[in-house]
Amino acid sequence: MTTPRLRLALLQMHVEAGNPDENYRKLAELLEQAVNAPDKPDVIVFPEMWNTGYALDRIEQIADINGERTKAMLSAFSRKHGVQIVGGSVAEKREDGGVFNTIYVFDNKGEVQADYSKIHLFRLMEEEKHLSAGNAIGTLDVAGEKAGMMICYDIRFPELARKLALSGAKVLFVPAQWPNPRLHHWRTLLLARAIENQMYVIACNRCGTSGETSFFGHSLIIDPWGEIVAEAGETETIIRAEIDLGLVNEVRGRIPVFEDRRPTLY
Ligand SMILES: NC(=O)CCC(=O)C(=O)O
Repeated sequence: MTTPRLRLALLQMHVEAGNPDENYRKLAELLEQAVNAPDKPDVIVFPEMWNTGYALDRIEQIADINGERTKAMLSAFSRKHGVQIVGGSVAEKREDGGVFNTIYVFDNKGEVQADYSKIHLFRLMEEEKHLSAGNAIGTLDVAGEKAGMMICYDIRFPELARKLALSGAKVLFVPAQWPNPRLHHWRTLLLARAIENQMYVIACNRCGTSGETSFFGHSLIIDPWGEIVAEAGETETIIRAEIDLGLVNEVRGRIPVFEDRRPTLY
């Protein structure tokens, strides 16, 4: 029996803090490169807050109002090229109040299939002073299987990944703007989420520098056994891989963690 395979492209990009026009231009350029390749992807993933970066002191002015600009651009692209998009995250200003750090997912016909707003705000980067937290977990469908979403700091909360896995997710998408000097945390936490939940982890970080803060890239595709399928370096790049979703059940069968859990004791 054949199992669903998925070709992925992760756009590890530099983000110009406070310059949405430049970031939409750059993303459009990278999207064209992603699809104009022999191994055209089924799913494309971007980093966190790629439209504005962490220009939080001006976020109210520059965030995308109700995500309209982002949705118009990504919906047209996914429809034209027949690709699914896990649209990183964008700063989204809601007309009814608040700026959220939101992922929009587009199916390969240009429809918004799902969204998720970051639920854990990262105090070290003062998110809690400028952003509102989402209040719901986020799932989507990829190639007929369930997947979950987490944004950057969310990966420090294993309960969330476990909840998504228990709800049936076999893949976890993680857009991020994870800076130096915490490369060790980034790689270790992503590997742990993949191994403990026996799921694919698809993590797209930004690269480059904004003010004093530098971002190391190292976007990762990790399989459910914890093997690294692809890892970027520190510069702007597109990483690609084809994954076999059937491996999730195989690994879960080999070490039946989900059957061996003792949730009545912890
Ligand atoms: N943008 C973020 O959520 C950064 C999270 C981070 O750097 C961390 O160490 O956690």
